[in-house]
Amino acid sequence: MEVESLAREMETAVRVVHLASSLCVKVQEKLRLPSSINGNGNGGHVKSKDDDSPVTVADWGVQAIVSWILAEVFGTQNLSIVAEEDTDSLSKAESLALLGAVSNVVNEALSEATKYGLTKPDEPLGSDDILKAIGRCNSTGGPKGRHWVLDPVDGTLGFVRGDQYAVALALIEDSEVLLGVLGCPNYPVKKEGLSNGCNQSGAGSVSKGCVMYAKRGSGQAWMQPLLPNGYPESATLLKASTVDDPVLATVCEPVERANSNHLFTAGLANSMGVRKQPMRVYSMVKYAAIACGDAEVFMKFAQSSYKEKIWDHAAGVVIVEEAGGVVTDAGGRKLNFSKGVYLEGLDKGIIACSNTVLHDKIIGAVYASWESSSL
Ligand SMILES: Nc1ncnc2c1ncn2[C@@H]1O[C@H](COP(=O)(O)OS(=O)(=O)O)[C@@H](OP(=O)(O)O)[C@H]1O
Ligand SMILES: [Mg+2]
Ligand SMILES: [Mg+2]
Ligand SMILES: [Mg+2]
Repeated sequence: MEVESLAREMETAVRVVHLASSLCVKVQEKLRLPSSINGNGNGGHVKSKDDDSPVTVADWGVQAIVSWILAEVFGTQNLSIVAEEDTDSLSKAESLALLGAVSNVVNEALSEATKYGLTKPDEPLGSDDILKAIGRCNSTGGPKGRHWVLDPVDGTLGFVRGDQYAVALALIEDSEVLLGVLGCPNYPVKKEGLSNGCNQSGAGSVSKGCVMYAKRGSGQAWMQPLLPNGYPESATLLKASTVDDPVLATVCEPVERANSNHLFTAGLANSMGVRKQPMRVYSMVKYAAIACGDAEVFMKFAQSSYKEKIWDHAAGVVIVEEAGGVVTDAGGRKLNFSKGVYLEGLDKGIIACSNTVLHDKIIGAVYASWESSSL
């Protein structure tokens, strides 16, 4: 499928994800300071949402800057942003300190916007501007038109624990994910990968942090290094692994048992002869690992009562597919991004593979394993 240029959209999305990733790096450093244990020292601020999942200053901060930049570049008329966070707890009277902390990180990040080729505000944003920017991302998407989809911090648990997380931004048009950008600030990238493609093996040194991106139909997915202070000059092409023998495959899955059925995936892997231990890693970094050839399979089987959200998958799906991989549900069907906030009609779980041969083998094995695991 050929997609219209979308050059401005892609450039804006990649640049704002770099900027957002730099915000996250700073907040995560603060969170790791000893005075931040319990989450409230040094502006780290970790809160619990109604479902007990964590949300931090970085989640709100990233949502605010992405929303503000998209509105600056594309205007607010017809701007639809579907994103994870809302302003409910931030706008409460008792949340003044929290809102102040969000405001600080947002304005600190936006003051650096020109280093990323983005416009910065004439004056620091006030609390109302920030609440407005976060609150604007309340679209529920749908089958028609253009929708930006944002997970400001995916894998917030990993983020809080000083581990892997991702900033994920995608553009959906008429139900199709056209662009995907993933900021992975803690992802280890082989140095030789930065000049020759990150799926090359060898004993080279490792640097930390990258931004990956892809445009639907281009047949290309790209990676840039995350620099501490600005936008990089170069990008390298990503290629998913060609390994199609499960015996040699690396399988990734969520860290938390509550988020995916580890017992089921272990049984499935065993039945297929997978030998390596599963790579358990937080966030959409699992899609990133497949896109750059560090892993071959990502499987997630959430509880049947859980409904997957589009912002947890959109960016990762297009990047994996353009790098040569395949992403479907367990029935082999494409994920459906047309039904609003949720991936409706998902059969059992999500299976992302680095190539079609391996994908076919896994899909073939899922049903047999599912039947026997339910006996
Ligand atoms: N019960 C349940 N089942 C399945 N999935 C859930 C569940 N609850 C939350 N979530 C979503 O999982 C997102 C984190 O996924 P991960 O793959 O990073 O999971 S894990 O933390 O490694 O276990 C996480 O994304 P973030 O909230 O952006 O971190 C959630 O959207
Ligand atoms: Mg998420
Ligand atoms: Mg999130
Ligand atoms: Mg969350």
